[in-house]
Amino acid sequence: RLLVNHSNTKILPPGPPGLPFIGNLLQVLGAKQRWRTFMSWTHKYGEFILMDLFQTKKENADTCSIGAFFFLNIGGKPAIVIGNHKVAIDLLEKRGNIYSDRPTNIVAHEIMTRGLVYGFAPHDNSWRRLRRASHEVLNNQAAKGYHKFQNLEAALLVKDLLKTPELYIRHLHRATTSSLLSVLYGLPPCPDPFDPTLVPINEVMHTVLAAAAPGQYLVEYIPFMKYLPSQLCRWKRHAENVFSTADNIFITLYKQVQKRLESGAVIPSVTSSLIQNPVHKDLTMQERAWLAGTLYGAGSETTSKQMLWFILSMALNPNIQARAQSQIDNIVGRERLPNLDDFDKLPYVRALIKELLRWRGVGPFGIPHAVSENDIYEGYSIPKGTDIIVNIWWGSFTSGLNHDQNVYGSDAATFRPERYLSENGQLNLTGSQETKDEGHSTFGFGRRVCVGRHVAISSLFIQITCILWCFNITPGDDENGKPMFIDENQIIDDGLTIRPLPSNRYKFTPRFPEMEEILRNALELNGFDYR
Ligand code: HEM
Repeated sequence: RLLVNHSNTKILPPGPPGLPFIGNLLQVLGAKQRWRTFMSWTHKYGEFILMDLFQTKKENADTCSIGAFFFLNIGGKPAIVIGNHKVAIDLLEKRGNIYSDRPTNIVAHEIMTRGLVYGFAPHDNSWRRLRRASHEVLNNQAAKGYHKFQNLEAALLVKDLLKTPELYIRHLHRATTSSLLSVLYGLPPCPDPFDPTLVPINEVMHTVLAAAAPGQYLVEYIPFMKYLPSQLCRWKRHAENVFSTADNIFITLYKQVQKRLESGAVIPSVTSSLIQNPVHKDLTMQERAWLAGTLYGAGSETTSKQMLWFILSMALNPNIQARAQSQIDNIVGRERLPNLDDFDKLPYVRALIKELLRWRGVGPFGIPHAVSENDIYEGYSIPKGTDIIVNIWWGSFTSGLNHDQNVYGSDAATFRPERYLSENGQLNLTGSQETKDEGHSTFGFGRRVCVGRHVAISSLFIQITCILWCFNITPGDDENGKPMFIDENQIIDDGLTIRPLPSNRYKFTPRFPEMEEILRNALELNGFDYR
């Protein structure tokens, strides 16, 4: 059961049996739903480790909170999968100096983005410069500067949901991406989801994110394939075309901001700050343009898919929905739209957002890390270059950090925002010991933790609060006119991110008649024609 690395006689962690030479390659490439396969392996092989380390009996293994990681040999490329808070914190936080690398990613990093997306980059000086610059423009204080864009987009979102609720997926995606374009480039909202600015950038980003998931391309495991001429490889030609398209889009958007600034315009946005603030002077023009593009790519699909899980969670939990609405009614009332100044006064909504990110976080693995030096952990050898994949969530098993019963209790699989509230209704961080201040692991770990989380939380907060202020969300009707069955376990795997079934339908019923008038006034005040 244990694989032995003969070069230094250290024992590698156990894992699923594979074939000679190629190890688990076919299992990983062949897995229809990779994340499900990893999750079930975590459950199975995590137990073995617990038993090895602590001589626990199998029946006690699930209740033991230490252990839970296993080894994969993916065509000669080592990987470990972690399914436990202690191991994740021990390695990714406490040993962050060597566990903050990224796996080599030939298609997404080297060819599609030519090393310019620092989210895929190794833990080196170039990453440090770009990460520092991102922190400068996205930290908690800077994020407050973008609230007015986010407030306005949330108002446009509820207007769209009121007019054409059946297009809710399109509306959520449009609102999130358009608000990010405002934050990044100071652009006005794009009310049309098929706007020529939105469509190509979204297509490019979707392709890059899908390519970055573990097990997407054979070349990642047989690296010499990258030297094959493009004429012979469709995948390589495709990846090169993605780079040209992305480079063109990001540089054009960047230059547009530069031109407007030169003509004297004042544009509060990330790109303006990258151009004007002298702290960014060490970055080249292409690095700045791709930095803004990276933030768009990292923030758009994640936030909009998280909103899809929000809609599902409300349709399945009417009591929780009513409790959140009652707090919003008490604080906001029914004479104005909610805005981001209400954030501190709505602890129930904030707890609901934490629970949403915990219960159905959009990234079941986050983004894999890699270890940059040989290491030994709990007696097992972890060779330099090993990919580190964290099983952040899977509901049916006790493994998976966000559903760990040792941290969240026996109802870890249930959607219950109250777990983040104290008895007097104030925010109380369940699991904060294990997950630092967030109370869940959905924003990742250590030095690589999501740099856009403040912008993401404001965006989720204002969209969620406005939707709950305006509507009651219930399941839509099935073919027989009965409320349709919404299955929380039916999931579309898009690579690094997951979303609910697009066939789910919902009803968005306005909660009070004056709502439309208030919405109209708010939008007209901001210069929007309310139609
Ligand atoms: C619900 C929304 C979001 C979720 C769940 C999310 C989650 C994550 C996760 C799991 C990581 C990897 C952390 C790790 O490696 O341990 C990450 C990285 C990153 N995120 Fe987010 N994110 C979200 C929104 C955003 C937004 C809005 C932005 C930008 C405005 C953003 C920018 C980034 C960047 C640039 C990285 C790469 C950081 C690095 O490698 O150093 N994210 N995010």
